[in-house]
Amino acid sequence: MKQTIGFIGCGKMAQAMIGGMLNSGLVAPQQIMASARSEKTLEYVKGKFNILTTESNVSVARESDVLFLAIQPYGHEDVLTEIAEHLKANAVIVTIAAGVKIEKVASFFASGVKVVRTMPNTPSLVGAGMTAMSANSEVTREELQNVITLFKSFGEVELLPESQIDAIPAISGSSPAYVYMFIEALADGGVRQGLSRSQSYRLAAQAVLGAAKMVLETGKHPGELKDQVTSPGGATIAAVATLEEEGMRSAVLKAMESCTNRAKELGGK
Ligand SMILES: NC(=O)C1=CN([C@@H]2O[C@H](COP(=O)(O)OP(=O)(O)OC[C@H]3O[C@@H](n4cnc5c(N)ncnc54)[C@H](O)[C@@H]3O)[C@@H](O)[C@H]2O)C=CC1
Ligand SMILES: O=C(O)[C@@H]1CCC=N1
Repeated sequence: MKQTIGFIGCGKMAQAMIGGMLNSGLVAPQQIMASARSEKTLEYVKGKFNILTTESNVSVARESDVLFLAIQPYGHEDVLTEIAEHLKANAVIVTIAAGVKIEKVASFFASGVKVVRTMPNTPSLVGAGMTAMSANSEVTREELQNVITLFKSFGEVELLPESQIDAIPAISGSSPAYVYMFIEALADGGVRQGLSRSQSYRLAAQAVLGAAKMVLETGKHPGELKDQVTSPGGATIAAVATLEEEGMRSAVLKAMESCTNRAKELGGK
């Protein structure tokens, strides 16, 4: 793949994607160029990934065939204004920001600008990412396929109508955070019973990984898989009953609603 992949913003999510892309071998470090506001970040990513770095967003925009905007939602206006006149011909802009609409990104450019709106997640770093995406009609089939190939180098991709992208932070963009909380809570429970901290994290994380693989690979309903664990009158059903009494499912649903509302708010108008 002989193209330049640019990142404006090189924080946690950009680093996860860069790490995932490089680990897959699909792109070489010399093909990736990144800018960020802090010199410290640029030094860190240069040291870690051996990619090209610059303090100039405009240089990244001028060189990139695929240009990732990996900045906070509220940073888009400034950055888009800054780079509006400096996009490489036929570049595809990829935004990863919660709530930021394709129309908003496109409004800073002359007509014909190519925009893909995505919502990735940090497990991209270890090749287990989940990204939902939607493209505007200016992006050709080949260009979209190219963007999909980049994202598939570090995980799975789901193409969706843009109207559904606001729902994605709650289910896969932000949800790793709730799963880490769950793993932490499981590990605390293990420590409470006398297991070591490190054993507890390993046992809890492997159980979560295994349960997720069961859902994906057996194709069975999660309820059926749960039923296979709950022996009549056994220990699991005691735990399940307590989680139901404590409102686990409704807490998750409420948390997801808050997440979606906040994501919409972050995008602004
Ligand atoms: N962290 C996550 O799990 C996910 C984050 N996202 C989205 O990714 C975007 C970035 O989030 P994080 O990486 O978590 O944030 P972060 O705070 O770690 O990184 C933001 C980066 O943008 C840079 N930046 C800010 N303003 C800039 C400017 N004017 N010019 C150049 N660089 C600038 C900062 O220097 C920093 O490197 C957000 O829009 C967020 O919605 C999407 C999915 C998951
Ligand atoms: O917390 C956030 O706003 C971003 C969006 C998805 C994950 N992190």
